Amino acid sequence: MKVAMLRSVVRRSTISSSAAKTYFSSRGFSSESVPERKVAVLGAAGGIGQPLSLLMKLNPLVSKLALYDIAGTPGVAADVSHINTRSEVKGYAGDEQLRQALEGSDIVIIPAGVPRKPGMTRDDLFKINAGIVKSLCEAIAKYCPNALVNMISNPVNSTVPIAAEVFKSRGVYDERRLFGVTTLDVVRAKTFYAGKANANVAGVNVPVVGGHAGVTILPLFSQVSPKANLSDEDIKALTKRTQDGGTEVVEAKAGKGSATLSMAYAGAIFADACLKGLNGVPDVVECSFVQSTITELPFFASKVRLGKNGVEEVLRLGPLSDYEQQGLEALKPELKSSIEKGIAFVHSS
Ligand SMILES: NC(=O)C1=CN([C@@H]2O[C@H](COP(=O)(O)OP(=O)(O)OC[C@H]3O[C@@H](n4cnc5c(N)ncnc54)[C@H](O)[C@@H]3O)[C@@H](O)[C@H]2O)C=CC1
Ligand SMILES: O=C([O-])CC(=O)C(=O)O
Repeated sequence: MKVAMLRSVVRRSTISSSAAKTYFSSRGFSSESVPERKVAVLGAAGGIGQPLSLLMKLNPLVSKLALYDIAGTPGVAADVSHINTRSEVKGYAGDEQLRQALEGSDIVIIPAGVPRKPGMTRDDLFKINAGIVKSLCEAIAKYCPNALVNMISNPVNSTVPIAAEVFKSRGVYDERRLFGVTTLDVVRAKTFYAGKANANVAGVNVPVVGGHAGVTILPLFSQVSPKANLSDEDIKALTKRTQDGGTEVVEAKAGKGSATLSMAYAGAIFADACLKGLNGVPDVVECSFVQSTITELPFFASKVRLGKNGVEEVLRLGPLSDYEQQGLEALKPELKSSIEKGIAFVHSS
């Protein structure tokens, strides 16, 4: 579904607003009711931000695209704005323009913050990124408290709880509207599985649950479709490669950052799913790190059904293999402490 979607995004990239209307009418929207949707990208001049801005510009569900960063966004916005697709693009730079960037946003995507270098864990980014995310979420609480927030900045296992605490402290928290973006884990699990199973990757589906760091990333290959006959050893190797996917890219980039292009793709897939949910498209399901009661942990990544208010339903894990059950128990202490670290940060700063 994802590869098909990107193909269709790319195909749609050449369409004009009249073609956008055809697109909408073929999906049940009358041309009069094409929903206006504003998307803001915070960190839009960065390694993820730039290609993500491009992909959001290609999405016909977006009518306004606000590109915000501490600097550099006028150039990115001028560049992207020349693409002949539906959305109107504006760039915003610096604290004083954050309000304008956010006001009226339906979705705020946050890839702001520093990336890893070789030898670092995602948690090593906490010191810098926790403060960045906190201040951006304070602005969201003020200027667009009803927006869906797609949190990309690492460590996601802590930045999502930080956002929740900020929103609670401002009296605007709605757990249905806050998402940690874990789509890249799903993208990787599909790619790696299809490679090993010699399957057509376009048809592969596999949920990835837990969190977004090391062992907290738990792909559920026992639930993959279509099912291939892989050995236990193969499944273990695929699980490890999915868990270490981010590190594989960090090491290959050798000091020049972490995944940006595959992350932009994953972020665009997830934002598109949120837009479809907001627009009332039925049965939109993606994995995401959200407030959850499906385990004893207060936040957990699993499949969620998206709708007009954000999360409509957090889906249960379903049957797990013994190996996955062990992985689930093993990830809980680390995920719990990352969540607690995020919560404590907001109360101590
Ligand atoms: N959730 C996921 O699966 C993934 C998350 N990431 C994370 O995404 C984040 C961004 O990564 P890259 O784009 O590669 O980094 P980058 O350094 O290339 O870009 C980050 C951008 O954020 C901007 N920024 C910093 N403080 C800001 C603020 N207060 N307001 C607005 N913008 C601000 C910077 O100016 C820069 O343009 C990192 O924390 C990285 O670990 C990366 C890959 C996957
Ligand atoms: O590994 C990193 O630091 C960036 C990331 O989250 C990923 O690529 O999954």
